[in-house]
Amino acid sequence: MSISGSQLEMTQTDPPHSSLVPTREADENVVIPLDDPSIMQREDGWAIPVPKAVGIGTESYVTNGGMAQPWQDGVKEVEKHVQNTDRPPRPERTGSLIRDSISISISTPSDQDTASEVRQRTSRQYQDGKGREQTFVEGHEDGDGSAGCDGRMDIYWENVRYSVTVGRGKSKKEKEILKGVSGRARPGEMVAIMGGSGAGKSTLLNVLAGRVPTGTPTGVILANGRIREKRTWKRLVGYVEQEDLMYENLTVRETLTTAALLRLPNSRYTKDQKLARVDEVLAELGLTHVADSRIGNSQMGGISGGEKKRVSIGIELVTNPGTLFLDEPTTGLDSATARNICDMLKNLAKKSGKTIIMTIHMPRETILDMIDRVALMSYGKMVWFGPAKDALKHFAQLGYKCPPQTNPADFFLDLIQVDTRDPTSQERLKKLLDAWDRVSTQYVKPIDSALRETATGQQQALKEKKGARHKVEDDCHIDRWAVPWPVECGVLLQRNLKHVWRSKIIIISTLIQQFILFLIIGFVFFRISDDQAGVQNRYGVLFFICINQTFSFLMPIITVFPLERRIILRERAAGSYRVSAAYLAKSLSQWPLAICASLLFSLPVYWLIGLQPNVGRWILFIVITQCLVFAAQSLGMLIGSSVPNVQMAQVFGPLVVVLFVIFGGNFANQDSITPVLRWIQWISIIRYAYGAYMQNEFYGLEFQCPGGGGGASGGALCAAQGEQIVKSFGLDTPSKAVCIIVLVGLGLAFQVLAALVLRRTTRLRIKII
Ligand SMILES: Nc1ncnc2c1ncn2[C@@H]1O[C@H](COP(=O)(O)OP(=O)(O)OP(=O)(O)O)[C@@H](O)[C@H]1O
Repeated sequence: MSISGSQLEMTQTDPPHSSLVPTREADENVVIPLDDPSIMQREDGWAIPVPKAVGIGTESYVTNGGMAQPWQDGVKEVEKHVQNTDRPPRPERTGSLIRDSISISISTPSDQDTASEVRQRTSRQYQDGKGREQTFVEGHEDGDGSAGCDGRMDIYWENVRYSVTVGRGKSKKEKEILKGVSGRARPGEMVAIMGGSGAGKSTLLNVLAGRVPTGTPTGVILANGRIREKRTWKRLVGYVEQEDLMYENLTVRETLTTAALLRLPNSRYTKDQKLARVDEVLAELGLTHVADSRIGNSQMGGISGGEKKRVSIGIELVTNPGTLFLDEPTTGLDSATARNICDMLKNLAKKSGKTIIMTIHMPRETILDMIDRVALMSYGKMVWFGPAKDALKHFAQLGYKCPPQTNPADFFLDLIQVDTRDPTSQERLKKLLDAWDRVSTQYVKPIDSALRETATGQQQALKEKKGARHKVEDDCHIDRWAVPWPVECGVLLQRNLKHVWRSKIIIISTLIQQFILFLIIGFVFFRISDDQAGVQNRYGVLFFICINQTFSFLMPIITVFPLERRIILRERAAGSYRVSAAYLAKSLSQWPLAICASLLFSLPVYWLIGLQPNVGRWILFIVITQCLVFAAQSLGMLIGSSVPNVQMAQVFGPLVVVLFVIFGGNFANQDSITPVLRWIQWISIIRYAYGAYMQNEFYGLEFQCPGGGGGASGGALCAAQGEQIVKSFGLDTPSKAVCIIVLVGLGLAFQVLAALVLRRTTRLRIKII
C-alpha cells in the first residue's frame, strides 16, 4: 500500500493549523478535524487514531506521521491521514538495503496493544514514501533503531533563552546570551545558523544539541513533539565538532569501524552488519577511494582536510541519527571543498530525511542556495528564520535591498552586524527585530499552548523524577550502552594497540633511547669495583636508574594523554562507551612497548655494570625495574588526566618527579626530613624502587676499606658491610618484598585515581530542556 508521489506533493505546505502538532512529516499530512470519530484518547493521555478494522484481520494501517498527540479538550485538529485499505506489502529487500515500496505507514493499535507495543510497532513500520532510499540492515525491521527510531526527527524550539553567570563577588551577574529564539528544523531540511562573531550561533547549536556544560537554558525544545531525556538524547543525535579529532594512525575504515562496533547496538546488529554499515557510510560520503588510507596529520601526511571532515561526519553517521548538528563544518576548508561538504550534507538530508542543523560562517552563494532555512542571529536574538530567498524579500520590503552582484550571505551579515558606536546601525537592528516580531509566526508557528504546557509538565516530572513521562526515546527502546563493557574494552584496546604499534617513530625512538642509556650507564659504571669507590658507584648508578626509568616512561604519556583525552571527551559525549573501558584500553595498550623498552635496558645493563653476579638478584632487579616502570606510567596517566593541556603537563610532570627524587632516599636522609614533608617519601615511587634496588644489591656484600676492615680509617668513615650502607641511607626498611608490593600498590592506586579523574574531566554535563 502506498501513497503516490503526487498525493504527497499536494500537501507539501504547512497545514493551516500545524501549531498543535510538531510531528515529523507534518508537511505530508492531511488535516482532519478532531471531532472525526477516528481520533481517540489513549490510556496514557495521548491522542491516537482509532483502530479501523479494515485490511487484513484486525490490523489496518494509518499514516499520521507516526505520532501520538497529547490529548486535550481544546484541540481542534490533528494531522493524520488514514489509509483504510489493504495491508502494506512487506518491504522488498535488496542486499542490505530496502527500497521503498510503501509510504509512511504505521499500524493502528488494537485494543489489546499496550502503549509500548503501539510505539514499537509505530517505529518499525515507518518507511519513506517518496521513492527515497532508506538504509536498513538486513534482518532488522527497525532499521538502525536510531533517532526517532526511523531516522527522522523534527526539532522545534520556542523562546529558548540561555544565560551564564559572569564575574565574581559583587560584580557577579547573569549574562543572557540567547534572548528568546524560536525555530523549527524538519526532517530532510538543512538549517544554517548564521550571524556575526559573538551573535550566539554556537550557543544556540549547543543548547539544541544539549551540549551546554554551564549556564541555564530555558524555553521549550521538542523532538518529534516530545521532550528529550538527558540519558539517551546523546545517542539519538550526531554532533560534529569543528575540530576533526581522530587517531592519525588509523585508516578511514578503521576509524568508522570502531565507531560502528561501539555505537551500533549488539542487540540489533551482528558484527557483519556493523561492517556492512561502515561500507554504506563510506559510499554515502564518497570515501570509498580513501577507505584504507591513514587519517594522518600535517607531519606524516594523510587524507585531505575535506576528507577528514567527511570522516568526522561519518563517525556520527554510522548510527544513522535523525539529526546531525555541525559546528562550522566548512571552516578551514577551501571554497570548493566547503561546497562539496555542503553538497554531501544536502544529499544526506534529502535522501535519508535527516535534519541537519549547523552553524556556518560566510557561506558562498552556491552554499546558501542549498540551505533550506537560515537562522540569522544578532546579539542573541533571531532576526530571521526561514528561506534565504524570503529573507531577501523581507529585508527589501524594509528598505534594505541586496545590491546586485553581492553574495546574499555577505549582505545579511553586514545588515545584522551592529557597531555599538554607531546609533544608525543600532536603529537598523531594532527595526529588523521589530519586523521579525511581526512576521515570525508566518515562518515559525508557535507551539500549541496545551502542548507547551504538557512539555513543561513533563520537564518538571523529569526533573523531579516522578510522574508519567513520555519521551521521544520511549519510542526508540534505546539502551544506555550499545555494547557490553568487555566488548567496549576489546574494541578500544584493539584501536589503541594499532595506534601505538603504528607510531613507528615513537617506538624506534623509545627503543633507541633505552639502548643509548644502557650504553652510557653500562660504560660509565663499567665493572664497578668492590672498594669504597664501588660503593659510591653502586648507590649512584642505582639511583640514576630509578630517575631515568621514571622519566623515560612518565613523560611520553603526560604529553600524549591530554590530546587523547579530547577524543575520549568527544566519544563520551556521544555516549559511545564507558570511561572505565577507555581507560583500561589506554592503560593496557602502552604496556607492551614499555615492557620491551625497559627490558632492552635492564637485562644487559646489570651485567655490564657488574652488579652482584647472581641470577636470582638479576631477576629481582628486572622485576623491580618493571614495577617502577608500571608505577611511573600510572603516575603519568594520573598527571595526564588531571591537567587540561600538554603545556601544563610538561610543567607538572617534572615537578612531581623532582619531588619524588628529593624524597627518594639518596639526596636527603629520610629520618632528617622535616615531619611536615616527610609523608612524601611514602608516596615516592623512587624511594621504594631505590630501597628495593639497594637491598637487592648491597645485602650480602662486603667492601674493602682503605687499610683493610671497616670503621674509621685514615680519618674517613668506611662502611664495609652492605647492610650498614643501606641502613646509613635509611633504606633498610621496609624490606625489598614490601617495597615491591608498595610500588605495585602505588601504581594501582595512581591508575584508579587517574581513571576517576578522567571520568570527571571527560564528563560532558548535558543540560536538556
Ligand atoms: N560560558 C560563557 N560565559 C560567558 N560568556 C559566554 C559563554 N559562552 C558564550 N559566551 C558569550 O556569548 C556570546 C555568544 O557566543 P557564541 O560562541 O555562541 O558566539 P558565536 O556566534 O558562535 O561566535 P563565533 O562565530 O565567534 O564563534 C559571546 O559574546 C561569548 O563571549
